[in-house]
This record gives sequence, structure tokens and C-alpha cells, in this order.
Amino acid sequence: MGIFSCNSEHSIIACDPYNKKQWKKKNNNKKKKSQVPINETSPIRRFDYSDLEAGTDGFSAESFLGKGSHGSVYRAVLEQGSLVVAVKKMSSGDGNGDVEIEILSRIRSPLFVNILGFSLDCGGNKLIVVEFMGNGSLFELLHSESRRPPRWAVRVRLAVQIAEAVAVLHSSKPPVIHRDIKSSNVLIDGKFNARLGDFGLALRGNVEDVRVRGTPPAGTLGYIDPGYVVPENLSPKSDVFSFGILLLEIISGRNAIDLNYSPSSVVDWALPKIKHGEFMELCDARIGAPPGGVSVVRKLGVLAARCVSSVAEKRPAMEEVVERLRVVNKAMSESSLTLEESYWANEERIREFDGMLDDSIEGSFKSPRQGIRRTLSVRNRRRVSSIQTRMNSMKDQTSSIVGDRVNRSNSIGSTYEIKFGGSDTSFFHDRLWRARMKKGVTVRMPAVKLSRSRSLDNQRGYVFQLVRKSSNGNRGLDELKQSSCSILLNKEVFSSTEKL
Ligand SMILES: Nc1ncnc2c1ncn2[C@@H]1O[C@H](COP(=O)(O)OP(=O)(O)OP(=O)(O)O)[C@@H](O)[C@H]1O
Repeated sequence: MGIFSCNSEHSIIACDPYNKKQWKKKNNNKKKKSQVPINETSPIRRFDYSDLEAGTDGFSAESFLGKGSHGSVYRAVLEQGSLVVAVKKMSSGDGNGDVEIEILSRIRSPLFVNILGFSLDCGGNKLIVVEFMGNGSLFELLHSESRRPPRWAVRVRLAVQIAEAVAVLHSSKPPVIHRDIKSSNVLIDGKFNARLGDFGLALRGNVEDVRVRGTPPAGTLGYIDPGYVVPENLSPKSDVFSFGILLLEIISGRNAIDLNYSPSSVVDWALPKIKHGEFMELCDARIGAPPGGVSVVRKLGVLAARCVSSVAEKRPAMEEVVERLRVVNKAMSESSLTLEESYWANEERIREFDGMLDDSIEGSFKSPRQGIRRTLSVRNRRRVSSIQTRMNSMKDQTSSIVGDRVNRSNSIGSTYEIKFGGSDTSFFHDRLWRARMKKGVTVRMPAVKLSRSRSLDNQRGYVFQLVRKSSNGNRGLDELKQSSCSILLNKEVFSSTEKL
């Protein structure tokens, strides 16, 4: 039986002498290390080390993205700025890079952080080049104090995508078991989609395979299946266990293991609450109840509890997890669609929302010159019973968001850019938007577009600065409507960004 070694919050690997020898032999074999296991048809390429060095400014602190147990990760800008990648500089002698290259060169999916290629430095150490994920890791998203915690709609959507990624692995032939599913291995791409990454511990093959059976248990403390203590116990259900922990983390915003709490393990903390039906206590206190209320939390909590069952056979297969999460996702989006949630759905979809608000808002405007102030109101208060088909219908029709619903209507008039400022910066907490706002650049706010409506028409020549008055954590038009936002005018900027 293996001895567990643990490196703080990082991955742990259990070794027995036989395998230790095997791994050592593999890693000491320089010739072998430089032979990247790719075949003729592999989609991955070999990058020049000098290009990676130049693209990261000599692996400078500015390009540094983070450090894991297997090395450091850098952002590299290549090919005259047309290609942005992440470069994983593996610690010398780390065999996980080989595993990652081998697995990722065989399976690709938009749900993964895909490999683009590799490189070797002059010492023969491996560098892996993977897709760059512009929005950091799920761990940072959930736990960073400097970012606003993601809303429910975002959390459930990300959970669906992670589950789908794991299901793709398990259903591939032969199956792949990731063995290190955790929030820091889920990265968020530029469109705010979850991507499963870090395949350094993954195993490809059927559980009966000698190679799989001969590989010592590995994973991360807090996420690893407690039943996976000998190689023979490995199955896709170990990934299901880790996913269950991740789901509890997503629901509660709690770390898998947090010594500030008692009990420190999120499972030990959550399971009694689920058992006693105290579902709302699972919710991340920073965001409160989800749209759909207790029924949604119950579904999520019960699913997570099944995933972390101590009996592996009782855990659902990943396909079932995906199905159940999709149901929750659908139920939630039918309960309510706030503007911010729509925004988080992803930027591309939001672009499709363009024009939706035409004819739906009249402003509360205070002109610096005239000193006139009017109350913001939502003009069109029609409600529809369902928003089920909203995404499909957006491509060919323009719509309007009214309250928390989407109505289809004909778009009228043109729209204006909005300059953010003042207290409104908290409205969007996406890192990118914040960065842009910090720089004082005028950005287009996708969720609130103002038509050249009656109230605006005679006030052309201004940029509208949205000032949120609500102190209860504005979450979108629904609250925008209720909290009587006002819009201030700023002539100078508007004149250069008048029309979209
Ligand atoms: N493709 C990527 N794009 C952008 N940032 C990345 C990418 N891959 C990793 N990072 C950043 O680098 C950090 C370190 O990643 P890495 O995968 O090496 O370690 P980890 O997952 O945090 O820890 P461990 O190695 O213990 O699993 C991540 O937390 C993330 O912030």
C-alpha cells in the first residue's frame, strides 16, 4: 500500500517502492524525456524555446500566471501578437508533463484546456504550451476576496460544463480518469466558459489495464476519493467523488478544506445539513438564495451528496450528473433571468442581446447644463410566461428585457455607449470589465442599451453614466427597475461614441 505525501494545497501522490523506482527510472532517462510521445497525426507542434522566451519577456514576473505543484505557468504572446498561449514550465524531472502531453494530444474538446504544443529548454526540461484562459481559475473566481462572487446562474452553468468535460473523459475509448478534479484545475476562458485542465495525473485506459492498476493513487487532499487508497480501487467514480466536492464548493463558496471552519472538510460540514433538509444553509452567504429557491438548492445538494457517497457504486455516473445539472440549470433560468446573469451567460450571448432593451427604458437624466432630473422608469412592462427559447430566438429577432423576463419586440432606434463610473463599478465584477473601467475607457455595457427614445432624443451629445442607488447589491434590470437608477450626462465622451 502506498505512503501518501502531501504538498500543502497541491496535489498529493502516493508511491510504493516499485512504482517510485519506475517513475524515477522514467524521469532520469533524459533521452526518453526529450522524446515527446506524439505520433504523426498529433495536432500538437513543437515551439522554439527562444520564441517562448521572447513571448514571456524571459519568463518575467509580468507574464507569470501562477504556480502549481508541477511548475510555473506564464502567459506568452507569440506570432506578432496573434497568438496568446499559456506556457507551463515543468519542474525539472517532473514526469507529469509527459502524461499531460500524451493524454491531451489524443483527446481534444472545447471543454478542456487543450494542448497546442511543447518545447524543451537547453537543459532538456519540458515546457507545455496550452490554450490561454483569460479569466483565471474557478478557485480564484469562488474564493478571491477582490472579486465579487459569481451569481447562481454562472455557478450552475459552470458546474454543467465541468460535469460535461468529465463525462467526455469517461466516455472516451479507452476512458480517461482525470484524478485531480478541483476548482484550481478548472479554468475560465475569455467567454466565461469552464475548461477542465491539468491532466498531469490523468490515466488513460480501462481500469483492468495493468498500467492503470500499477499506478499509485494520486489526487489532491480534500478532493480525493477516500476509498481510493490502493490502485485497484480506481474507477471513474473517484472523479465523481471529487466532482461532488467541487459542487459543494460551488454551492457554498467554501474551500474543500478550510481550517477556519469546524468541521474543516466541506463534506463533513454539508452532509448533515443535507440530511436534515437544511438546504438553504448550504448557500454561499455572499449571494444568498438562487432563483428557484430551496428547490434548486435541494437538487444541487442531494446530487452533491450522492456524488460523495462513501460507497463508490452508489455514486451516479457522470452522464447522470450532467443530466441532473442541466435540469437545474433550465429550472433556474426559467425562474428568473436578470440582466447580470444574462451577461454572465457569456459575452457572446450577450452580444446577441444587443438591441433588446430598445424601447424598454426611459432614463432619469440629470443634465449638467440644465440641472433637470427625471426618474428612470421601465416603459415596457409586458411580461411573458417563459424565457425558454430566448437564446435560440435571439439571432433572428431583437428582444427587450423587461424586469426579469425577456420579451421579443422589434428593435427601434439606435443605441448609445455608456461610460461607467462611481459606485456603478460594482455592477460588473468580471476582471476584464474592471480592468477596462480602471483605465477609464468607455465600454459598451451590453445589458443596458438605451434607445434613442423620446427622453433621449433631445439630449444627444452626451454619454450616460449609470449611477446605481440601490444598496442591496444590484443584480440586473429587475433591481435596476426597482431601485430607480439615475443616469448622468457627460457631453465630452459621448460625442466620440455616439452611435454603435
Ligand atoms: N491555461 C492557463 N491559462 C491561464 N492561466 C493558467 C493556465 N493554466 C494555469 N494557469 C494559472 O496558473 C496557476 C497554476 O496552475 P497549475 O495547473 O500549474 O497548478 P494548480 O492547478 O494551481 O495546482 P496543482 O499543480 O497542485 O494542481 C493556476 O492556478 C492558474 O491561475
